Amino acid sequence: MPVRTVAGPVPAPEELLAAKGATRVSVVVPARDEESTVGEVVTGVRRAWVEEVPLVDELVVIDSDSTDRTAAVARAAGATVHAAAEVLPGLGSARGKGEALWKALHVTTGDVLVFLDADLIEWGTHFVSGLVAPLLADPGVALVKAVYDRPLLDAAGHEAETGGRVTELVARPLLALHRPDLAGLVQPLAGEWAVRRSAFERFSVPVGYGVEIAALVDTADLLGAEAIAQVDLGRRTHRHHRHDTLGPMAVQVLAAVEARLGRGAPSRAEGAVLTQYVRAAEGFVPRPRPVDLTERPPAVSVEGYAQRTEVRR
Ligand SMILES: O=c1ccn([C@@H]2O[C@H](COP(=O)(O)OP(=O)(O)O[C@H]3O[C@H](CO)[C@@H](O)[C@H](O)[C@H]3O)[C@@H](O)[C@H]2O)c(=O)[nH]1
Ligand SMILES: O=C(O)[C@H](O)COP(=O)(O)O
Repeated sequence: MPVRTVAGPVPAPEELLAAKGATRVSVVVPARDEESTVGEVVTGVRRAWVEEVPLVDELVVIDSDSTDRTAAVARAAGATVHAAAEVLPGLGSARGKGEALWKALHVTTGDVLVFLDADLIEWGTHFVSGLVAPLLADPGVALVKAVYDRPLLDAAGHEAETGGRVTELVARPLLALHRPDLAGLVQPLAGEWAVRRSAFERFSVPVGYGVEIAALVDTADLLGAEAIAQVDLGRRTHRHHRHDTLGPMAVQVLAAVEARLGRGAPSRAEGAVLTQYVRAAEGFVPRPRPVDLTERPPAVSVEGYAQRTEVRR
């Protein structure tokens, strides 16, 4: 069965709360150097879904090695803030978005985790309710992805063209070649998604930007593509990377899928080097960038996870 597309409006608050019952919902915002936008994301979610309607039980920012005031801004806006590097320090720390999401599993209590990027510019608080609703309504759904228009903005903030460069040039072609069961996903790399803890805690998690595509493939492998739903949330804009900084992201997305094609085979080296070139007086100069391809083991396999989770719930 294919990925499901959820149609129709987001249910009304009272309907959502009735469906929620005792289900705990955690919103998790991974953030690296996002002091200019993280405050509005946290404030919007807190007002709409903690204060006005008690849909969200905890609102957590995972500070991913920021060197700016991200943590202070997020705390002032009402989030509980954890530094990724300080969660289970005995396990060491890696840099990356996947690391932040994996660490979130160890410091949150939700049965359902909702992930929102911290660099959102145009978005709405309906992102949270829209992502949670299919999970509350149907026990057969394990993961919900956001779908939206995502214009590529130029430096002046004007719409240049449709965004999602890694999506169009890497993720979608990869799915077409290797996972046609997931080709129905409109935004496979969307950073806004929700997942049941009972699924995510069983997945191996790439520490970098491979986390989204890995979670999709792992959910489909564990439960079938029909356990994945997507919901149309309208429009979203965010801060764009330069082309050259998207290169390492592309490597991580490719490597995450590659690792899952060869399940059971020995995993590839833990890292790769992406060499890019800049022109200088002496000609083209190589700029090698190390790319971390390591994966965290399933959270359930980490000593103490079950007890910690039990105590928390
Ligand atoms: O080391 C990092 C890097 C990023 N982030 C945060 O993760 C979110 C997304 O990062 P960003 O660099 O803005 O990614 P995008 O260019 O937006 O990449 C898209 O595609 C990626 C690959 O699938 C997804 O991880 C992203 O969520 C998705 O928005 C933001 O809140 C970042 O602050 C971290 O927490 N730690
Ligand atoms: O999802 C993607 O493809 C990357 O985040 C890049 O997005 P952008 O091209 O809209 O900046």
